[in-house]
Amino acid sequence: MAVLLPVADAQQRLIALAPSVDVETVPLAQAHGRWAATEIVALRTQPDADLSAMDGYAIRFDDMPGPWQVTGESAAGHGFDQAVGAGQAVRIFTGAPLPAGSDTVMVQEEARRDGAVLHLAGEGPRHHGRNVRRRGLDFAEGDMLIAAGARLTPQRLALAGVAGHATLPVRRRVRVAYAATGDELVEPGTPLAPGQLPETNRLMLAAQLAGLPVELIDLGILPDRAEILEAAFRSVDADLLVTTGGASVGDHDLVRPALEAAGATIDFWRIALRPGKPMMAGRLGKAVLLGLPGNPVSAFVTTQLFVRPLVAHLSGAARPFPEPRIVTAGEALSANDHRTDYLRGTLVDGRAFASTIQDSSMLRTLARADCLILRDPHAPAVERGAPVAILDIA
Ligand SMILES: Nc1nc2c(c(=O)[nH]1)N[C@H]1C(S)=C(S)[C@@H](COP(=O)(O)OP(=O)(O)OC[C@H]3O[C@@H](n4cnc5c(N)ncnc54)[C@H](O)[C@@H]3O)O[C@H]1N2
Ligand code: MOO
Repeated sequence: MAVLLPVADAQQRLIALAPSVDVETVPLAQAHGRWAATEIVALRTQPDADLSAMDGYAIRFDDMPGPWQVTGESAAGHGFDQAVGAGQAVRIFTGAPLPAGSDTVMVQEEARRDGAVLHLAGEGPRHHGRNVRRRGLDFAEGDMLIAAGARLTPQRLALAGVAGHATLPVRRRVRVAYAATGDELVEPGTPLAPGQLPETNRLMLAAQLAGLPVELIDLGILPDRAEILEAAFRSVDADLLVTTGGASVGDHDLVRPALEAAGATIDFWRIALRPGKPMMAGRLGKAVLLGLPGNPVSAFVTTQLFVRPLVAHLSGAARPFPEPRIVTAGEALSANDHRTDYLRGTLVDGRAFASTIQDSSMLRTLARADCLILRDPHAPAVERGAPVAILDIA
């Protein structure tokens, strides 16, 4: 038997096949879900002045416990341009700049107002600077805020915006062409002749890539005909070509020879992985190609482990691979063989249970699963209650 490539080696070889795609600059809202192409540095200081954190009165702490004479008002966007002198206070609101001379904010719940005179009506601020957000509390101009290769989450977009950016440099969308192969396959809902089967890998793949910065090019269902496959592969204009089916060693498994006839070079084929062993990877012109196995569960798992990370890598992600987390085995698991196993499992109160039948054709089992339980090559048996690594898929 040919030596199977370990999963981690396959992942590293895959991302070595191509660098990230070109950089473009897009408005903040369009950068969501993409990865920062460069470090994002603050263009301004936030806050750019000492601001009140509460609604109340700006005072000089040394004037405690009052009383004070209220001389004006400072609101967000409308500061007060006179200094606060001894015994004076300024009505102030959350987010408003502290008037010159003041250093502390007394919350209004602890104050009593009698016309222009203000009295302490509680404990009052406990220390100098209480309820004041100092200039630069969040960040200072020039600070590095978002690392290159970090995902642009909603919160990072907001940070970039408050830091003065209206646009961000990101990688352009990755063009992913994809096809299913197999004579037995027809679109879901089509009346089935004997031997036919609804094709479900394309819609599952497209849904697994939703949320990633991709442009999808659907090449449809291709028959098990060498010349048709070759012609379809020759005309691919994409960053990534994903096929499913025909990846194994049967007489009708024509994907590899058709890819090669179309000019592809295969970098690796067959991984020490279950499900997903017959996956192949290489290059076809300027595209990276990934030939996934046809079994739906194998196609799903290899998309999680390879296709999505490759898209993330091409999009500039610094950490493109899914990171397992540790939970408790809800039941004993037997020792593993030489292939990394991704068992379809369910999580109940933080405990993982593997489905009884782990057949890579079974979509009902996959659909019930909310995690993949990771079993390393030659991992020893695991007792109930022992730690196990999982990947979330829900
Ligand atoms: N002698 C060997 N046979 C097989 C091996 C092996 O090493 N030696 N590997 C097995 C493994 S593991 C897998 S996984 C499968 C993968 O084979 P293929 O990639 O060639 O897949 P197909 O034969 O085309 O299809 C397998 C199965 O899945 C159904 N299928 C295919 N595409 C779709 C689709 N788009 N939607 C729904 N269902 C699909 C297809 O009808 C088959 O039932 O090979 C083993 N064999
Ligand atoms: O490795 Mo295959 O993907 O088990 O069915």
